[in-house]
Amino acid sequence: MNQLFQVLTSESVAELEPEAQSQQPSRPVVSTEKLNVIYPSADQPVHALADVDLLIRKGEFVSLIGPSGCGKTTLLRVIADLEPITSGNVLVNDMTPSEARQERAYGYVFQAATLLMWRTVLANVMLPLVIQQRPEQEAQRIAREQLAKVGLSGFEDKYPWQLSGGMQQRVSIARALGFEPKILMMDEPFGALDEITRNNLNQQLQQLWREQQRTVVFVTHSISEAVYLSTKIVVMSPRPGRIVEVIDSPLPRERTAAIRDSDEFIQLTQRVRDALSEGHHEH
Ligand SMILES: Nc1ncnc2c1ncn2[C@@H]1O[C@H](COP(=O)(O)OP(=O)(O)OP(=O)(O)O)[C@@H](O)[C@H]1O
Repeated sequence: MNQLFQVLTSESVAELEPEAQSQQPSRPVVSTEKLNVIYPSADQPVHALADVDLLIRKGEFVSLIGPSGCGKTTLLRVIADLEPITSGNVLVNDMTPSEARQERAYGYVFQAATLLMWRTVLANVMLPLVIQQRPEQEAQRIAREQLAKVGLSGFEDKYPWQLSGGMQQRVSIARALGFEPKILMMDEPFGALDEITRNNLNQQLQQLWREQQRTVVFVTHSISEAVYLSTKIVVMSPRPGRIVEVIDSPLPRERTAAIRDSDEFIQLTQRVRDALSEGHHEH
């Protein structure tokens, strides 16, 4: 829980710059070089990540996809300074992950909505702001604004247990966005939800991302979710997790529901599927 609080309170209050209008590629937010993570273990050490080189630029929506146990969560945790590395380099906004955490760079949304059941929805969203010692009124205003953005106005006084799983995840997203984090880390946030709810939330998240131009790192098992949401899809191999392919999406920034039926979408889905099976075969 402590770690979670640290993450929740380490989100940035910095204003986001408006999107650069130039054709220049935006600046790197995350870069890793020959990153290795080996978990010590009583019998055999677990080589979770092997020589991972990754570049994430400002405003990108990056999905990490790969088979179970390939190190997606480990990579997310390394970037967020929740996991030490064994060798290699990681930079976040030209800082170490630890320095970036002190600068409140991260917001985190987990698979299970980590809400406090005895606090109202509003109090849950306010909590990290209160811990950050923002004045009560300001915290309340921000929390209400964020809840409105995820379509939950009117639910402020409910308790999490009175909401559906999808609504709880929207509260988690509102809480993570309250600090305007520079990077939003999402670890299978919709993995436990039914497909219809998941598609709905994907659409809302896509719209939110377009409006806010935030950098998102998103872990998923779902090819269609990755294709629908991402500007960049990072395909990983079975353990030890390596990057098999980085696919820059040719889809437009605005993704309508109908885009799922387009030829481009179907071709991209196939390309991700091929890269995943290539990772398996190489193994
Ligand atoms: N704290 C730990 N100690 C030892 N081994 C670990 C630890 N955390 C993860 N692992 C192992 O490292 C590997 C990568 O785990 P990780 O959770 O990053 O994979 P993942 O791709 O996110 O998996 P999933 O898709 O199933 O959530 C797995 O084999 C896992 O068992």
